[in-house]
Parts: sequence; C-alpha cells; structure tokens
Amino acid sequence: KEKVEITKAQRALMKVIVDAYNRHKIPQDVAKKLLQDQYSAEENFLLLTEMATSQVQVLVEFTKNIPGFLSLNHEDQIALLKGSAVEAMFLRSAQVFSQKMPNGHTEVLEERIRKSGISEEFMTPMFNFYKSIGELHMIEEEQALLTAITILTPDRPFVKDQQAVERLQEPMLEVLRKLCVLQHPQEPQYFARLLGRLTELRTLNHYHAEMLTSWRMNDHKFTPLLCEIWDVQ
Ligand SMILES: O=C(NC1CCCCC1)[C@H](C1CCCCC1)n1c(-c2ccc(-n3cccn3)nc2)nc2cc(F)c(F)cc21
Repeated sequence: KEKVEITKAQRALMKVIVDAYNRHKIPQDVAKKLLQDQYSAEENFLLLTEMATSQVQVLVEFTKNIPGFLSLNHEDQIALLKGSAVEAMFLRSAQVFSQKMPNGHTEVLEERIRKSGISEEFMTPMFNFYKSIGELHMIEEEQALLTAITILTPDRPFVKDQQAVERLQEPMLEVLRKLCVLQHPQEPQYFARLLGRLTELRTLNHYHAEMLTSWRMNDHKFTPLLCEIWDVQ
C-alpha cells in the first residue's frame, strides 16, 4: 500500500494556487441572477458576454499567480491563455452549476439555461459535462489545481516551448494525484476520472464557436476582449 504524503513544498504550491483561485473567483451571482428572472435570448447573450469577459480578466490574474508562468516566453503565455479560456469558462460554469443549492433550484437553473437561446443540439454535451463534474464533488483545492492544469496544457496551438509548460504542469499533476489519493482513499480511480473530465472539456471547445453563432438571435455583439479570445467577429 503506497504511503502518500504531500511534501511541505507541494503544500506551499497548493496554497498559492488555492489562494489565487479564491481571490479571483468571479462572482457566483450569475446563478442567482438566472434563478431570479427569466430573460430574453438577447438579454441572456449579453449576460453571457459580460460574465465571460469578466471571467477572462479574472483568469488572467489567476494565471499570473501560477508559479513560473510569468517566466515563460511571452508569446507562449498568450497562447496558453487563448487556448484555455473557453475550457476554463465551461469548467467554471460547471462548478457554478454543481454548487450546493436549495432543493429544486438546480432544476430551475437548468431550465433557464435550456431556454436561454443556446440551440438544442448543444444541451446534451454541455449538461453531461456539468453533471459529470458535479458527481466528482471536488473540494476547492481540486477545483483550483484542475483549473491551473487546464491552463498549463502544453499542446495548445502556437505554443513554442512545450517542455517549459510541461515542467510547470507536472508538479501540479503530482500534487493533484496525491490529493486525490488522500481525499478519496476508497476510490483509486478518482484521479483518472478527474483527468478524464479535461478530455470532455476539450470537446466542448469544438462546439463553442457554433454555440455562439447559433444563439437564437440576430446580430451577436461581442466585447473586444472576447473577439480576441473567442475568435469571433
Ligand atoms: O453566464 C454563464 N456562465 C458564466 C461564465 C463565466 C464563469 C461563470 C459562469 C452562462 C449563462 C449565461 C446566460 C444564459 C445562460 C447561461 N452559463 C453557462 C454557459 C452556457 C453556454 C455558454 N456558451 C459559450 C459559448 C456558447 N455558449 N457558456 C456558458 N453555463 C452555466 C451554468 C451555470 F450554472 C450558470 F449559473 C451559468 C452558466
């Protein structure tokens, strides 16, 4: 039986990531807002672009706190942010969807999202992902590390020095692996399941641009930051 122990250095790394994650958590109020009122497709699209714009700004601040990130080649820093922004947004959306809510609220929230203007064909993959994240009952350390690991994916488009990114991602993966063994001793496959979610997350990437253009309304307007990050307009 492997005796797993998180070293002092690993605990320090985890603390830096979790503190940055908590400092840069975008307001959870989007769920509350959606539960309060029903909005038109236009209003929902505007809400999405506002939430996504602030989330990208928050993601940049979080990423700057990842040890070693700012020492990477500058073009690679941009390539990593650009390559992970949509996944980080869906991961954050899944965490918002999976948060504990009073009875019946999650069902109302799901209904509001289903009727928000997103075309029907994307509902299944999106909610399958949200529910598979929910089933993991991740603690915040796991959520923060998984977000950092998603950002530090070496094989994003246009990344030149992939080894330098691997050298940052590997220690995060090792801490997460140990944390999973300690948090879920009776579930040896938990870490593998967690990483499997990152594969599912990439598939949502493929749908993303089409989800935007097929939003039930004309004349989709984006903020300049989203035009950069989302490759739209
Ligand atoms: O605001 C949202 N997510 C933010 C983004 C930043 C970080 C926090 C959450 C939206 C929301 C905007 C208003 C309409 C209804 C959806 N949301 C989404 C969502 C839906 C579709 C997309 N698309 C991306 C490209 C095309 N579609 N992105 C996010 N899932 C959500 C799950 C929740 F529990 C939930 F509460 C909201 C969620």
